[in-house]
This record gives sequence, structure tokens and C-alpha cells, in this order.
Amino acid sequence: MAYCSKKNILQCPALLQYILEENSYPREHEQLKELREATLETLKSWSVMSVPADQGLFLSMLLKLMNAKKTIEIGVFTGYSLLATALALPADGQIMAVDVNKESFEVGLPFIKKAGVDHKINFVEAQASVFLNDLINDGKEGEFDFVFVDANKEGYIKYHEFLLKLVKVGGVIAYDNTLWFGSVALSEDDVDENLKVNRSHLRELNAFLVNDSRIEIALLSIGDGLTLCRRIQ
Ligand SMILES: C[S@@+](CC[C@H](N)C(=O)[O-])C[C@H]1O[C@@H](n2cnc3c(N)ncnc32)[C@H](O)[C@@H]1O
Repeated sequence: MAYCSKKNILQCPALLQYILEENSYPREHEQLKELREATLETLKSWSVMSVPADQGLFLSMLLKLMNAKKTIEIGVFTGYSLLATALALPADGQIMAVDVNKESFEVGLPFIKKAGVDHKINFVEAQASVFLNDLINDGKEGEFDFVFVDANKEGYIKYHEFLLKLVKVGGVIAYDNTLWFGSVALSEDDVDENLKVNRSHLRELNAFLVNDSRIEIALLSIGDGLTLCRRIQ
């Protein structure tokens, strides 16, 4: 098989271990560590859905550099990236978070409460497109500093149009998994059957974003690939 079996584009296990175990876990917030461990214990192999600790540290750094205050989270799962975001925002920061399934969120919620940041989070159980449409109808255009998108990959291009309205000029939309195990760079014949559908959605998204003159982009090789889109008009 020509792709990395971990949901991470780093092909070298020793390097991944060095980045995570020696350089990220020592700086991970205590409740993020507890949430990560509870996710592994409760959801076993599904725990691969959480963003890795190095990406959590990056998100935290980015949000602080931007002085972000109001954000949107699409795709919560047990809430690793949500808690990393909530910890990085100021005391009066606000996150509008959506997931179709509340069950996984409930696994992480005790750690979010223990960290004392649950007051910053508005969790809505809904389809992301319905939730985004409602935010627009509620007059929230141009209100958000940052959006983290980590949900159904086939929805990303549709969400992009809503998000360009909701994020302010200068705000950032971050799309997760844009390198999809590294499979986006391989020919379809070399890709595992399980990866093909999302590989195709993500190649389509990447081609769309690179040609979108409304944004500045940076595709980062962190985690499973993260594309930052800064709204410029
Ligand atoms: C990769 S996980 C998110 C991981 C999370 N960011 C973290 O760090 O733990 C993807 C989540 O997207 C949610 N999801 C899938 N399709 C969705 C949709 N149409 N609308 C909202 N959420 C959706 C799933 O229920 C799942 O919890």
C-alpha cells in the first residue's frame, strides 16, 4: 500500500513519535490529554478522528496570534479541537459548534467543563449546512474571526460559500484533512478502496480553493493536511 496507515501525512513513525511524544504531549493542556485518553478508551479506533496534539497546539497558537474571539467549529466528535479552541479564546470568546451527532460530544464534555471553558461553547446538534444557513438568516454575516471545518468532506465546497459570508474580511477558514493520508498526491490506482471517495472530494476542494480569488491560502502539512483560507474580499 502506497499511503501511510495513520491519519497523518508523516510517513515516518519515528518522526511522528518525536513530534508527538517529545514535543507536543509535554505541552498539551491537562484536560486535552484527559479528553484524548477518554476518546481512545471509549471510541477505540474511531479516536483517529480527533486532531493530533501538534495540530491542537498549532490551532491554539494561531487563534492567539489572530486575537480571535468568535469562531465556528464544524465537526465536533469528542471535542479535542473544540477544547483546544475554547482554551485559546479570551474569557468572553464564543464558539458556535455543530455536529450531527451529540453522543460523541458527551464523551468530551466533562473535560471541557473541568477546564472551565464550557461557557464559551454553543453546541448545536444539526446538519452543518442547515446550521450555517440559520446563522446567515440570523444576521451573523461577517461576525466570525475563525472557522475550523472537520466534518463530511463532500460538504466542504458547499460550506465554503456560507463561510465566506460568515467570516469577516481578514478572518480565516481552516479545512482539515486536505491531504487525506497523503492519498491526494497518488493516482487512483495506488489508493486503498476506503480512501477513494474522500480523496476525490478533497482533490476537488483543493483545486477549487487554489483558484478562488476571494481568499489567500496556505496548505500546511500538519496532521492530515490543513488548508488555511484568509478572506481577502
Ligand atoms: C473528524 S470528526 C471531528 C473531529 C474533531 N474536530 C476533533 O478534533 O475531535 C468529524 C465529525 O463530523 C461530524 N459530521 C459528519 N457529517 C456532518 C454534517 N453533515 N454536519 C455536521 N457534522 C457532521 C461527525 O459526526 C463527526 O463527529
